[in-house]
Amino acid sequence: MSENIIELDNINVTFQQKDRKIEAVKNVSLHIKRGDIYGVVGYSGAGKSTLVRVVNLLQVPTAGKVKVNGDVFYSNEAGKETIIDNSKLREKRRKIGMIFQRFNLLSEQTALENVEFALKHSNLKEREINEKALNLLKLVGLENRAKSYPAQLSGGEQQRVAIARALANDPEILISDEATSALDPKNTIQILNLLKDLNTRLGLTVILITHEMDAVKRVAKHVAVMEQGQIIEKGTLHEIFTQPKKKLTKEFVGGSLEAIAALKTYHLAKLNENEKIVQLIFTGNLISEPITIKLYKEFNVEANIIYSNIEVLGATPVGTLFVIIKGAPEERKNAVVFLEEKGIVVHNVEEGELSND
Ligand SMILES: Nc1ncnc2c1ncn2[C@@H]1O[C@H](COP(=O)(O)OP(=O)(O)OP(=O)(O)O)[C@@H](O)[C@H]1O
Repeated sequence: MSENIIELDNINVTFQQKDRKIEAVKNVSLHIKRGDIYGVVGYSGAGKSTLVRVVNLLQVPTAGKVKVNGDVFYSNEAGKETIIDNSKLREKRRKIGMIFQRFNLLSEQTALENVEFALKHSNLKEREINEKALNLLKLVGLENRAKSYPAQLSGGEQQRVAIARALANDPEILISDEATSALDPKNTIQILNLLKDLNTRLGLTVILITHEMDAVKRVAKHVAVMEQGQIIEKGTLHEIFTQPKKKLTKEFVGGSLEAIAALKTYHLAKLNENEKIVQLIFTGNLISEPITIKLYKEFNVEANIIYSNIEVLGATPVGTLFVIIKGAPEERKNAVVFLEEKGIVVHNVEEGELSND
C-alpha cells in the first residue's frame, strides 16, 4: 500500500455571513493515497470546492487537521491552532496544481507565454523556461499551438494549456475543480483521458471535483459523495457503483432509479410462491458467461431477466441484471451459492428496499 499524500481529518469550514452561519464543510475526513485519482461528487453547494481548497489552505478550515505530503499545514485540535508559515506554504503550494471550469488564461498572452508565466519565479534561466514550457505543451498535445492566443483555441485546448500551466512546477497533486464542466462531451473525454494519462505517466495524484458521475466513472479509482457539507459515502469506484448505499449515491449512479423501483414494485407484486427477484452484479469477463442457461441445466432454476445494464468503470465492464429466479427454495439457494462462487454479487430484492434509501 502506498502512503497517504493527503490527510484531511475532522475538517470543519464555517462561514459567518451577517447573522447567518454557513457550515460549508462538516467534520469531513478524507485520506488520499499517492497516485490515486479521487473523485469527489455532489450537487452544487455540497461543499466540494471549499473542501479541496482546504488542501492547499486557499481556505483555512475552522477546525481539523490538514497534512499534505508529510507536512502538517494546519491543525486545530482541542483548541490549539497551528498553521504552516507563509513562505513554507508558498513553496509547498507549488507542488499542488489546480485547474478550474474557467480556464483563467491570460488573454493577451500566447499558449506558450501562459505556461512560461507559471515558471517566472523559478530558478530556471529564460531559455530553460522556454524549453520546459514547450515540453509541457507537448505533454498535453498542443506543441503546434504554442503561438496561439486563448481566443484562437477551443475550450478543450484552453483547458490543456491550463493543465500544462498547472504542471509547470512539477506538482505531485493536481486538483481539478469542475475542469470539464464547460466542455462538450468529446473534449470532456479527451481532458479526462489526459488526466488519466498524466496520473499513469507522472504518478500524479488527482482530485477530481465534479457533479458529473460520468467523469468519475471514466477515470476515478476512489470516490467520495458529498451532500450538505458532509461525505455521506466513500469507497472504490467499483464499490460505489455496484453497491451504493445512500439515496444520493444511488441517484448519481443509477440514473433511471425510479424506473427500476417501479419495475421492482410491479414484479414483486406478481411473484409466485417459488419466485424471488435478485440483483446480479457481474464484473469483467463474467459478463459473457451464459449464466441463465447454466442455472436451468444445473440447478433447475429458471431465470427471467427483467432489467439489464452495462457500465464501463475505468476500462472494466460491469453488468447489472434484475432477474426473477424460479425454483424450489433449496434449488434457488444452490443456484445463488453457485453464482457467488463465480464472483457474481447477488443481492435479494425485498419489499422494504423499494424506497431506495
Ligand atoms: N467565501 C464564502 N463565504 C460564504 N459562504 C461560502 C463561501 N464559499 C462557499 N460558501 C458556501 O458554502 C457552501 C458550499 O460551497 P462550495 O462552493 O464549496 O460547494 P460546491 O459543492 O463546490 O458547489 P459549486 O460546484 O456550486 O461550487 C455553499 O452554501 C456556499 O454558498
